[in-house]
Amino acid sequence: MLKILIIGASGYVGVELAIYLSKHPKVSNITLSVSKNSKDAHFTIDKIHKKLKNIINLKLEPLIKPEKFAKNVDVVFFATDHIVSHTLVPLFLSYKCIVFDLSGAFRIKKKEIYTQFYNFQHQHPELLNSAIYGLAEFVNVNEIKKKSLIAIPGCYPTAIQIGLKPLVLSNLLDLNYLPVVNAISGISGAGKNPPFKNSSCETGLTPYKLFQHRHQPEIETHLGIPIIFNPHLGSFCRGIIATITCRLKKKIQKQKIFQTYYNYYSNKPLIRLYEDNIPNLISVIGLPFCDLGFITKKQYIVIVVTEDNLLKGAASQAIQCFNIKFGSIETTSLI
Ligand SMILES: NC(=O)C1=CN([C@@H]2O[C@H](COP(=O)(O)OP(=O)(O)OC[C@H]3O[C@@H](n4cnc5c(N)ncnc54)[C@H](OP(=O)(O)O)[C@@H]3O)[C@@H](O)[C@H]2O)C=CC1
Ligand SMILES: CC(=O)N[C@@H](CCC(=O)OP(=O)(O)O)C(=O)O
Repeated sequence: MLKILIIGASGYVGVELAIYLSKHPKVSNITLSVSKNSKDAHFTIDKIHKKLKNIINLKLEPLIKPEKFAKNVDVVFFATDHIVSHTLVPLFLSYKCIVFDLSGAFRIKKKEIYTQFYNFQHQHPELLNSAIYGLAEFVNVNEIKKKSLIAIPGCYPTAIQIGLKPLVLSNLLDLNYLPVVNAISGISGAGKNPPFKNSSCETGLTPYKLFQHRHQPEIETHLGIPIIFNPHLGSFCRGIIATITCRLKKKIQKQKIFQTYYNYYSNKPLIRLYEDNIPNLISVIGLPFCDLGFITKKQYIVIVVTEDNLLKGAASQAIQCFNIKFGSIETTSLI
């Protein structure tokens, strides 16, 4: 049985982790923490998030001396800003904790990317090297079992890679034409305190960070090909829908595409593949799935992928990786 610490438990992602872990059969104890000066410290989590009423009433503890927490837990989930992870992950690893980091702090091996896209100098290249990237459907099961630091992919990179990876690995795309990804995220993607311009009144539907989004290098690194990534913010709370347009190699038929996806995903319980249809966003909200459909015309394919950014885009994927690492059935506590 495992003792768990969630750092950032009062945030959008932290709450979802707490819900899943509170019903997990391998978990004996959960500690929830927030920053040392948090206004939410010492309150029970159900006072902050009313949906947890009569479900979880654990206290939110201020992370004053992280070493004290580290001594008493086996597994830590970081659901905080990447700067917090960058500072504290090494300490928890030094206490032999297994760390699942949901921030972007350890997802890419090249430290220069952090200077360019995250605006800070990465100080732990050895951890960038030793971390494993937890895109659950593609992670090497034997490798993840050996690793102490699991970097959970970003929300957009999860949806986009689920849509593209089988086609890239099977060499079905004509890469003289870069895949163009238009993706729309709900506002919860920006955390519980979004800047004013991202509030639902101000947003409507707007593209942002074109050619500059930090998920661009993450996607290209792990997918292995360049893409055009156009992120948009929509004035709804949860969910990501990615519409991906690509050119196929000559003579690739629709049936071949379906068979390719089927080969990769038919034994992956959290990917729901549509045969003659495309998914919609509402059907995945509150659920741990990533839904995938496509349509072809001549040499073009349009792929549509949907997920809940807080679940398959964050918390449920972290639990999926936790299940794989600790030898549970992949969907334990998720469905
Ligand atoms: N939202 C999303 O869709 C996704 C988010 N992620 C990543 O997951 C992480 C969490 O995101 P999200 O839940 O949206 O963020 P939120 O802003 O909603 O929550 C952040 C949490 O961290 C706490 N916190 C802040 N500073 C510290 C600190 N120094 N020590 C301990 N706790 C701290 C906050 O509480 P307090 O400030 O009161 O201390 C809060 O509980 C981020 O790295 C994000 O990039 C990844 C994929 C998707
Ligand atoms: C809508 C919105 O603002 N989304 C965030 C991405 C979500 C996220 O948390 O990304 P990381 O896990 O990589 O930090 C953004 O575009 O920056």
